[in-house]
Amino acid sequence: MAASLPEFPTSVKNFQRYLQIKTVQPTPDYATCGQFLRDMADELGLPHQVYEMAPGKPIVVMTWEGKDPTLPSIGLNSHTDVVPVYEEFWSEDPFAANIVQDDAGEHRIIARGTQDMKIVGMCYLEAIRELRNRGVKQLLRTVHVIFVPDEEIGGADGMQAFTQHDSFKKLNLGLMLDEGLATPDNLYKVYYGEKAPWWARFTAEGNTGHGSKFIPNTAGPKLANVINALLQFRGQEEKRLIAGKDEATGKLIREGDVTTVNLTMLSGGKQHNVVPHALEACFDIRVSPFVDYEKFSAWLAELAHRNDVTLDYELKYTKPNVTFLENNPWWAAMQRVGKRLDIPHDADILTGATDSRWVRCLGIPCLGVSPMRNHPILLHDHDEYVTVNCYLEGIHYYEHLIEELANVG
Ligand SMILES: CSCC[C@H](NC=O)C(=O)O
Ligand SMILES: [Zn+2]
Ligand SMILES: [Zn+2]
Repeated sequence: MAASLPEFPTSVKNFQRYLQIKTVQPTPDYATCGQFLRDMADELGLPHQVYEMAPGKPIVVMTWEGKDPTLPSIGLNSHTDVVPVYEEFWSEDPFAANIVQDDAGEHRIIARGTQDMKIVGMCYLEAIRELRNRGVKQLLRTVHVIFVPDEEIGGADGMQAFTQHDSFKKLNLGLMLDEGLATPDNLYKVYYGEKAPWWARFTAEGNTGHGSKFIPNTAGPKLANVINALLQFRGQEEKRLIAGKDEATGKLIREGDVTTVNLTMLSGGKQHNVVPHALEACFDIRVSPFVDYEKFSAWLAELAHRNDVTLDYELKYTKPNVTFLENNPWWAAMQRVGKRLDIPHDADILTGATDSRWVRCLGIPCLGVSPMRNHPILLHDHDEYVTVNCYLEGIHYYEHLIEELANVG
């Protein structure tokens, strides 16, 4: 028989309620989510605004005004949507937010969106509640808690559109916090930049004919050359990362220094014995922000050209997406909090793309952190979970971090 569970604090119940709202792509329930967030704002006594860049896709902004509202504000951003599930591979209903005790005695909250990234959104709010309960009436800078839709599908109707809107400019953000990743290590990862997503499609065309013949100039060998070259490049980059050091210069190589390449889709052909007119290969390429984008783009174009293959991009991000940490007062404030709470902070580049890119390209600093240490990385995976203790630590962390950041003079 399962051991009976203890009574959890209201903050945990609020997290469960948020997780139970099916904001799952491709048909997220944003109406229920918007209502839930508005209710939370009312409960916390935070004035709030709801913006819609597209009908039925609410952006909720809650505002805690600072003593000096003319100073650039602190944005606490999170997305409300979550990715789809393969329900048959889950040990619990992914939208029940059940709590299950593991072998180490930890209570796991299992649900889609626990790590990515409803934990972060709820921690922001519960941290503000704690600060207020502690008698903190106002911080120096204004704090905006921002909840956006559609991050998981690129943010076109969410953060991307919002950044073009006057109400975004009026937030006057000096810093925006956004998501990071869990880590199995005993530290928090802080992401100061991201790789650039390039979704490349190579299409080869050639002669057709009977599948039993040696037909010259067919699509297959052309596309195979391109695939081989890219997979070879992939291997080299992987090797550099594993070695951890540049052979020539001795410089350390970290995740952010390498470019990843994955063959993600292959298509074409009609029948086994008909040589196809066209074949197509799609790659998800994540370009290191320290790479010369023009040079790399030229290399890909030349690779395609040399093999008589056409190249087009479903997505090709080339804008700046790094927040430099040298002499960065926000990063210094985060590190102070890390020291105080005895949680090491490790700066890195994120492999995935978040809504931060729409904000960094405006010149606004963004730092990504998700307060999950000693946890496997389960975003977009089956049985995504965080422990109750991790969530409670996250609240405590933001309680300190929000105060520290919003009081930066
Ligand atoms: C570039 S739009 C897709 C964004 C997505 N973000 C999280 O997984 C990603 O694939 O990185
Ligand atoms: Zn996310
Ligand atoms: Zn995601």
